[in-house]
Amino acid sequence: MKVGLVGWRGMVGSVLMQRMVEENDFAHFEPYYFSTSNAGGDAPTYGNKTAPALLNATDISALKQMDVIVTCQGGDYTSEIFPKLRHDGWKGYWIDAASTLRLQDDAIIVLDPVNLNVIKDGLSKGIKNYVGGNCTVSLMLMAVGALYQNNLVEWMTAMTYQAASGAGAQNMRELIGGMGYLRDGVKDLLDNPASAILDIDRQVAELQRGDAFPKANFGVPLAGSLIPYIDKQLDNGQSKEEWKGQSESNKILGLQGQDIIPIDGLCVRIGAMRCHSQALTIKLKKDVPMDEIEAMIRESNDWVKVVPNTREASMTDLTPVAVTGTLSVPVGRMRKLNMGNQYLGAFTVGDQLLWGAAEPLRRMLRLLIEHQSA
Ligand SMILES: NC(=O)C1=CN([C@@H]2O[C@H](COP(=O)(O)OP(=O)(O)OC[C@H]3O[C@@H](n4cnc5c(N)ncnc54)[C@H](OP(=O)(O)O)[C@@H]3O)[C@@H](O)[C@H]2O)C=CC1
Ligand SMILES: N[C@@H](CC(=O)OP(=O)(O)O)C(=O)O
Repeated sequence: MKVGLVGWRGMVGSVLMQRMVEENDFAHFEPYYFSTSNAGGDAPTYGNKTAPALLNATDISALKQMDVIVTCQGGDYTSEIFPKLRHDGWKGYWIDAASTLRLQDDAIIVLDPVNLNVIKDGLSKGIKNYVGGNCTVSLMLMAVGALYQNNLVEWMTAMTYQAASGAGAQNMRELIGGMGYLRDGVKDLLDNPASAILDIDRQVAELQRGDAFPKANFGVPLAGSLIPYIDKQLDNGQSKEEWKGQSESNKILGLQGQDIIPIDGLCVRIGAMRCHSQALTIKLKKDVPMDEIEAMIRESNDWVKVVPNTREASMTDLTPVAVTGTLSVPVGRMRKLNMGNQYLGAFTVGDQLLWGAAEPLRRMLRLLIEHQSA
């Protein structure tokens, strides 16, 4: 099977390559690497597999030779190339990280620990487009998807604490740059134990409000602050990130029309590196005991981890620092809320470059390879 890889050197693509090496995926297909900037250059060697020189990622005739194209190049690339390829009669499989095609009728949002049935159904019906979900949506469903699968959710709110990585590599750099800029700006006062904390605080605020603060990518300071808006503004008052919560979750779960479960909340950018966190309020359809809820979640997939609702466990196991770079999706702070026994509170954390982006694509490619060889 010829697999064309586009966007492999970007942030999401690099994480995807790393995971594919770790899982020995390259043993199962022939890789062809595409580039938008360096066609003809040397291809990388992942999984001990050599590949021909880099192909031009906008060359439709070269792309058409592929059985599968996996792209992490971004939405603009998908919008430009995908329609041309299909228009030219290409019948291969398109696996994509970008949001562009997610809600199209001929595309499936992939998150196989939650919707393997939907994916398998799509493969048997001849669906050719498979798209990774929005990171907060995928991470939320990895954590509490069991409650949806058991038809227990009447509605849910997700209040998010999203990492800089979701905005891109330059934004991660800018966050650290901002932290350093603040620290450097008050170094003398910090080094002096006798200095007044309110002097430090005033100086930090002046630095954050000053023109020299590094904010070219976020537009406003993130270090020592937060940004309560992610993605585009929609006419209904939601941000596009907030809109994805309901639309993508329901599509992943295969729910339509009357069955759609209301999901909404506020999406907020915070100064974490690559882990998104979410505080969930779930209205259950009935009063389910906590031990049953925990068991259901624990057994739902191999990566979710139920963290006891204690101060110590929450502080050590339920943070971006604990989770970053791992496939673990802890969910904790679970308890019934004051509003009543049908109201469940929970907090979950996940690496938005792994389960939030690269991992569902990697696993989709493996499912496709299995499907083709069956
Ligand atoms: N960031 C995220 O959290 C998520 C992103 N996505 C999707 O994935 C897409 C890609 O995101 P992301 O990986 O963050 O994008 P990047 O900006 O890291 O990479 C995209 C492309 O930029 C080019 N590029 C230019 N300069 C560099 C450089 N210095 N280092 C690496 N690549 C460079 C590469 O293309 P080339 O090699 O052809 O020059 C690369 O494939 C997004 O647009 C989005 O659609 C999906 C889920 C989460
Ligand atoms: N919007 C996400 C990252 C992302 O790329 O999402 P999507 O794949 O839905 O465009 C964030 O900013 O954290």
